[in-house]
Amino acid sequence: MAILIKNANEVITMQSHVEGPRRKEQMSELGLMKDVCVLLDGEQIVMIAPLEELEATFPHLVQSAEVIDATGKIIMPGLVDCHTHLVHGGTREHELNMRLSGKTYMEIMNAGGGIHYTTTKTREASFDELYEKTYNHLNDFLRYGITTVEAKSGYGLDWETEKRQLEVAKKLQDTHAVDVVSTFMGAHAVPAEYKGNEEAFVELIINDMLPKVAELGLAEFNDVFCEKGVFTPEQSRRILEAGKAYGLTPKIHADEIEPYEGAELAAEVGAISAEHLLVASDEGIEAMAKAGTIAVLLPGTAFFLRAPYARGRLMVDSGVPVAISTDFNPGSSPTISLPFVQNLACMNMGMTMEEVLCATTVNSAYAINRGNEIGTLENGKKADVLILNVPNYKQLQYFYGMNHTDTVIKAGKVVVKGGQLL
Ligand SMILES: N=CN[C@@H](CCC(=O)O)C(=O)O
Ligand SMILES: [Zn+2]
Repeated sequence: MAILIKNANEVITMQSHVEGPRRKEQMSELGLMKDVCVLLDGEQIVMIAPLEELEATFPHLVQSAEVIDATGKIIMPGLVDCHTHLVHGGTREHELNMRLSGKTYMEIMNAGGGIHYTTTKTREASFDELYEKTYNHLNDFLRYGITTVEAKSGYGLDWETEKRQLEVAKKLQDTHAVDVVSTFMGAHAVPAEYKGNEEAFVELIINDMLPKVAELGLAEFNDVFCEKGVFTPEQSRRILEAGKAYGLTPKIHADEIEPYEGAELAAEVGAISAEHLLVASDEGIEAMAKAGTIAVLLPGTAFFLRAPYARGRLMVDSGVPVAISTDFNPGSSPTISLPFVQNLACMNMGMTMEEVLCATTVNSAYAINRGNEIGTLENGKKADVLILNVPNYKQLQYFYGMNHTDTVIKAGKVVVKGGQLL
C-alpha cells in the first residue's frame, strides 16, 4: 500500500551531496524542504516533491495512496540508535544510591556489582524471558521514533549465554518492527571465574567464541571494553584483529573512564567507530579524524554517571564524523530516549541543533554500516519515516525532555500513530 504524507511544515530529508559519514559543516546540512509531499510504496521511499509533480510522475500511485495529513508537523528520517546493550537480564536501580553517595562505577563493578551483576541475571534468564523483556524495550524505542537499533552481547561472558543474547537479537530482527543489528561483545568484562587468569579469557574469546559467532552468522561487529582494569589496549588489539580475520568489523569502547589511548587504537585497527571517548586525548581525536573513525558519543552515560562529557564540539570541528546514541544498558544509561540524549548533546557537548540530527540519523547509520539504506529521506531508501508533533525542527531541542513522536512509519508500514503503538 502506498502512503502519501501531505502538508508538513518542514521535511528534514538529511539529503546532501556528500557520500559517507558527514564531517564538520556537512553535519549541518538538513536538506530541509518545504511545500513538498512524501510518497512511499512498499518498503521504500518513492519521491519527495510538490504534489503536482508527484501526481504527474506517479498518477496511479498517488491516487491509490493512503493519505496522512501532517499539518503543523515536521517529517524526518527514523532515528538510528547505533550503540545499545539491548538484550540483558534484570535492572540495577539499587546501584543508584551507591553512586549518588560517592561510590564510583568501577568500584561497584570491581566489588562484583555492575556488569557482573547483570551477567548473573542474564545467565539466569531463559531465552523466552530475555526475548519478552527485550521486545518490550523495542516497543519503547519505537514510540520514541527509533527505527533501527544496534545490540551488543556481553552479559553472558560464557559461550552459552553470549549465544543466547545474540539469538534473541536475531529473533527480534525477524519478529519486531525495529531493525536490530548485532555486535558481539564477549570482551565486555572478565567474568569472575577467570579472575587472575585474564589471558585465558582473552584466548577463549579469540579461539573459541569469535569463530563460533562468525560460523553461525550471529553478528556483524566485534566490540571490546578497552579500559583500565578491564581489557588492556594490547588485549583489545588482539581481540579486534582476530575478529577482523573472521569478517567482524571492529568497534571499541574507548577512553570512557580513564584515558587509555583507545581512540588511537580505534584509528590504528581501522575500527568503524570508537564509542564513549569522554576522556579521549587530543592525539586520539586527531588520529580518528585522519582515519575517518566515527565517534559514537553517549552523553546519556556522562549524565547518568555524572562524568565529564565527551568533547563533541572539538571532535566535530576537528573533522571527526560524530554520531550520538543512548548506550541503553541497565547500569550506566538506562534510557531509550534518544531525543533526550540529543538535548544533552546540545546542552553539554556544544553541538548544534542541526548537528545532533545528523548524529542520530546519517552518521549513526554509517556507524553500523547502514548508511546506504537508512538515515536520510531520499528516493529508493527504506521508508523509515517520522512525523513529529512540532512546527519546526528547532523545537525538538527547545521543548526538551519530551517525546514529540506522533507517527512512525517503519519500512513503509505505520506502526505508531498519535504517539501510540498500533
Ligand atoms: N562501559 C561499558 N559498558 C556499558 C555499561 C555496561 C553496564 O554498566 O552494564 C557502557 O557502554 O556504558
Ligand atoms: Zn556501551
